[in-house]
Amino acid sequence: MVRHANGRMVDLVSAYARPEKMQRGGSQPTGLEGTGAGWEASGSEPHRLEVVTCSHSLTFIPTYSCLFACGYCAFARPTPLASLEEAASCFVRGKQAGCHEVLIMSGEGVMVFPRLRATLAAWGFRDYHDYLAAVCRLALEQGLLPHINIGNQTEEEFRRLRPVCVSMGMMLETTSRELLRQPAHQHAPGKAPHLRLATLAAAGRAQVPFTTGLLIGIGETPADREASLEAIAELHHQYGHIQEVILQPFVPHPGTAMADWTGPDVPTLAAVVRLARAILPSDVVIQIPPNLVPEAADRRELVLAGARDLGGISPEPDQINPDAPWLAPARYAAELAAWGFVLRPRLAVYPRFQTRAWLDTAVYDLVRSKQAELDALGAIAPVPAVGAPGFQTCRTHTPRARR
Ligand SMILES: O=c1nc2n(C[C@H](O)[C@H](O)[C@H](O)CO)c3cc(O)ccc3cc-2c(=O)[nH]1
Ligand SMILES: C[C@H]1O[C@@H](n2cnc3c(N)ncnc32)[C@H](O)[C@@H]1O
Ligand code: MET
Ligand code: SF4
Repeated sequence: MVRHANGRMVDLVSAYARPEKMQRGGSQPTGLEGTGAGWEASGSEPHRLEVVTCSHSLTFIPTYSCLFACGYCAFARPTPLASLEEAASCFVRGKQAGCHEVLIMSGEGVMVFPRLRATLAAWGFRDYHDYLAAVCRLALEQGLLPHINIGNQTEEEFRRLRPVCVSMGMMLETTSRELLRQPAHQHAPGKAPHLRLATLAAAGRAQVPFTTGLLIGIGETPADREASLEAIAELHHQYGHIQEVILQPFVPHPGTAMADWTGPDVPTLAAVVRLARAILPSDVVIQIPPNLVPEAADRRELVLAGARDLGGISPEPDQINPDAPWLAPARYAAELAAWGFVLRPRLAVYPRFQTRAWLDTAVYDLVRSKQAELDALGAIAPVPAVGAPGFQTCRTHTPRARR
């Protein structure tokens, strides 16, 4: 918890704008609670299998243009706005491939680019959010649930998109102000911790089921990681909106300012997972993107440390780390089975947020019917061998002796 000496909550946003006001208190160990349960017959006594989840997802990029230049980012480049026709064909592809989610992700500051503003006007949109709402409606028409990550947003912007998506996200990255003077964020003022924290709070006020996380290995210290996790825990205590926290290992990319840095090692990542599990409330799930951890033995260590979600798994390349392919979900299911876990598909909005309080009426029914479909399918059938069915044909099954 982040508290003043007098016990009152610190205003996190201003604390990070004026760090001398910041004071940290103790953390909250919570153990390794899972997100749900699978059941398997073992003799006469069924025992609980821990559940790991993933989302069958496809990514749509409105534009790669970005006002900022994070030292690690190979995504940002000046591109025009994708048309609604391109969006529609992406969503048809996603539906055919069996996706449930579309991740809509772009650079920041879209309205600052004159060319993009002119395009929006020519297409009859008032602004970028007007366009995004139209894109989301096309996704919903195909039965895909939008998850939006376009960086910083205001409460009003969150409220505008809330009726047409099921969740949104934005990585906190880190609460380190020091990194604003280092390669990671020296040309990315949008990554100032007080702005990121203000966005997380705005999402909370707008009651948006939210995904955030830390980027690991960009120059932050162990103390920075602890402070970042405590800030997320504090925001969740206030608003209850954090569904998951991504612990994303930095991957160096040629042509970026941090090209000659190395990514974090596995013991470091495992330590961060354990730290996150100790600091975050037990209802916040820890996500590790498995394509950024290429060795199965390393993935095992992270799951045993407390990671319980694999994030979006896509039939198409990862837009942030295109050289890091995913395995078929059936193969992750097989390795997890060997470690005593079942892999279940999930939606972009976690079950406990599938209520009328957290979801707009316009998306509530679709979410509930898709969740019922997933529940009926059960877990993802493990297929161990190379040559496991690809994403498109991956089957699901119901584990033995389920309730
Ligand atoms: O494929 C990716 N998905 C990313 N996702 C998507 C994520 O795996 C899923 O969309 C969410 O778990 C919702 O299901 C993000 C979502 C956020 O809200 C914030 C950051 C990310 C980052 C990535 C990413 O780098 N690559
Ligand atoms: C969408 C999210 O992707 C992450 N991101 C951006 N570049 C990289 C990289 N080189 N390695 C790992 N993660 C990255 C950031 O955390 C951003 O918020
Ligand atoms: N530009 C946004 C951010 O850094 C969205 C994801 S990065 C491509 O948060
Ligand atoms: S990580 Fe996001 S904010 Fe940073 S340069 Fe890339 S697109 Fe822009």
